[in-house]
Amino acid sequence: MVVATQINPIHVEKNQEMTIPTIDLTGDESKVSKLIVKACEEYGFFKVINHGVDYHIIKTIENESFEFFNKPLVEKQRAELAKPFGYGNKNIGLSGDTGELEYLLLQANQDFIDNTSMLISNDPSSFSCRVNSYVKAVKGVACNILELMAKGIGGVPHSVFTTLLTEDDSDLLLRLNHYPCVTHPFQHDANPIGFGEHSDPQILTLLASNGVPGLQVSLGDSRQWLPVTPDPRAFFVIVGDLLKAMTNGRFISVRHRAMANTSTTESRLSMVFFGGPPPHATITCPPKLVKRNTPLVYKPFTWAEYKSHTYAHRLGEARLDHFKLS
Ligand SMILES: O=C(O)CCC(=O)C(=O)O
Ligand SMILES: [Fe+2]
Repeated sequence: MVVATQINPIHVEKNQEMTIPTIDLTGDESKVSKLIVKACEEYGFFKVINHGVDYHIIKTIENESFEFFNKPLVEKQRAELAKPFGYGNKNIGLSGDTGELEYLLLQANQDFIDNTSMLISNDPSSFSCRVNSYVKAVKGVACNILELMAKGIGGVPHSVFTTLLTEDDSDLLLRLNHYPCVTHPFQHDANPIGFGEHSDPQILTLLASNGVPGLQVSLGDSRQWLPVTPDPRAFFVIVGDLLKAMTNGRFISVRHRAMANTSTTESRLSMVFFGGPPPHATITCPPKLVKRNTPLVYKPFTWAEYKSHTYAHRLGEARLDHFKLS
């Protein structure tokens, strides 16, 4: 069943009330597949409910994250690893972007989590067990969505996107973002930024957050920023640049940002799973999806090439444009 799925046309008038598509994953499979494709084409962003991940698993990671971020700074800095991984504070990425947040960026594979958990937690075996269960669960949802997407598009194997996330060397990441309350220094700044405007470079992102608002998505031709109402039990799904390239530009890799947390009482936490392919996977649009009247938009590239390109550029740049065929 699909709940409150009021998907508007792409064109967004100023001040028009907009609704983020909400898709119930327990609904009729062929309808759900079509709605997912429609949401990806029109918004590149939607919310999934009844996704099968127990709220207890999400809440457990939230608690583990707060336990880490509540530690004194010197202890958190012990988890600074070779860039870009580990603990970071205000500096995002490698190109000078900054924001009002701190974060932990982890490779979402068991070895990495097991090996770094002693730098993060006072109870490393419980931390790695909990993070590994979360990653397994959220990866399952991502693969389910990618398979439904392929079914909804039609004409391609159902596994065309999913297999990219299920290889031994698939590049999966978990980013825990903590936005502390920062009301004081921003009395004169109406729009303090937590995490600046960007599109995610990978295939698909699944974002969970606690109940504190902050995420905004840029929708429609007018590029109006729409605040996303938090829903701690749901996942927000974000189409990444690679999926845009693999669908020949048919799907939108939505630009989004997080505002600094101006709540006076509660910290904001987001737990973000990024599904990326193996480094040497070639990213190109399957020939069946290249229509005669829409020639190939992007030249083929590997994920390793795209990743080093994104690291070398600012967050807000339209990084995929570099791979456009002219
Ligand atoms: O924290 C958020 O809501 C957004 C974070 C984000 O976009 C990211 O980590 O890529
Ligand atoms: Fe993002």
